[in-house]
Amino acid sequence: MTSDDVRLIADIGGTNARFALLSLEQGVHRQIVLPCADYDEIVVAMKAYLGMVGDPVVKEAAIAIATAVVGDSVKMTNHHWSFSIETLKQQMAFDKLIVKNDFTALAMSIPKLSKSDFVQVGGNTDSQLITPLGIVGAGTGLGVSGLIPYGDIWIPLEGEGGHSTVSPSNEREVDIIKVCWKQYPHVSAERLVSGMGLQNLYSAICELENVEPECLSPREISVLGISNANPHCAEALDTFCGLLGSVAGDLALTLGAYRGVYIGGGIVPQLGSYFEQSSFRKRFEAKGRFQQHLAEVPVFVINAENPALYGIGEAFSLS
Ligand SMILES: Nc1ncnc2c1ncn2[C@@H]1O[C@H](COP(=O)(O)OP(=O)(O)OP(=O)(O)O)[C@@H](O)[C@H]1O
Repeated sequence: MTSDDVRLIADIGGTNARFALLSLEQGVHRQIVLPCADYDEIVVAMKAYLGMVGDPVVKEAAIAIATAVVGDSVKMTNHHWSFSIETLKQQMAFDKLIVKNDFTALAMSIPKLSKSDFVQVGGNTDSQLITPLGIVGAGTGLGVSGLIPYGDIWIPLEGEGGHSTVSPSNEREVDIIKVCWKQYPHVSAERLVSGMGLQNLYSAICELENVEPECLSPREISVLGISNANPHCAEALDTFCGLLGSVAGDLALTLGAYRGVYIGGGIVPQLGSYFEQSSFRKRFEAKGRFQQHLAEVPVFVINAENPALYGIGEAFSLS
């Protein structure tokens, strides 16, 4: 790459397609977020973005996308876009096109961010342990990844942990999951810990309370929950935070991520101090004989804007 070269980078979620340019001189710049729903195909959104930033000559690109990337064919989990990597590369006349899972990219961003990009929620940071880091985040879906230390570098994991089976921690959650089973034979963590998850939780709670649910967006549920203006939204939001705590604690135990678990995605950073006071931390630690152990593990909410763009840029040096 020379100082004049410009690369295209993107973080494509089920709702938002975030684009930017990457160059040696300017780093990540010209960030624009486009609604996926406004474009029929990813190639149209990519061309629209490049048009918005003056159609620079771009020969290399790296895309982080919310799905499993296995082979040439990519199909998003929570949006209708699908494409062949090779065909997209030809359509865009790129010499190189890298495609990675979006939470792998988010994981790669962690070492590039600064302290001020994180808000700590419990645990302590005195530990000198060298352990993996966990990364989990709720947005349109639920993404999960990890960073494994290997000498001086970090190796990011590429998995689909959001689709692991959700586990209830109390009788109310058992009742909620029983309601969800009527709709989904497999209730994954993503079905309850995501934007759609807030809606599923709210509907299930209304059904259990014999109340007709209103048609509310995830944002409306969280706003009504935080202000306590609607008790069913308040319960849905607190259950969401508790279940996210369970998932994050499971991730810490599974990876041995004792140096920290990082929380990304579009929802939690918008909950502010509510999240710190929610059931999240209690449930993160509620792991029976490992409770004391988890009490030490710090959790960090990632507050940086579009952090996965900084991570996907790293893919050029790894490929
Ligand atoms: N304040 C909020 N409270 C609750 N949900 C919200 C809030 N703001 C946005 N959301 C929900 O978050 C989701 C979008 O999150 P995000 O920006 O992480 O999307 P994305 O990157 O497109 O998703 P993903 O990567 O998970 O596919 C939508 O479901 C939206 O309704």
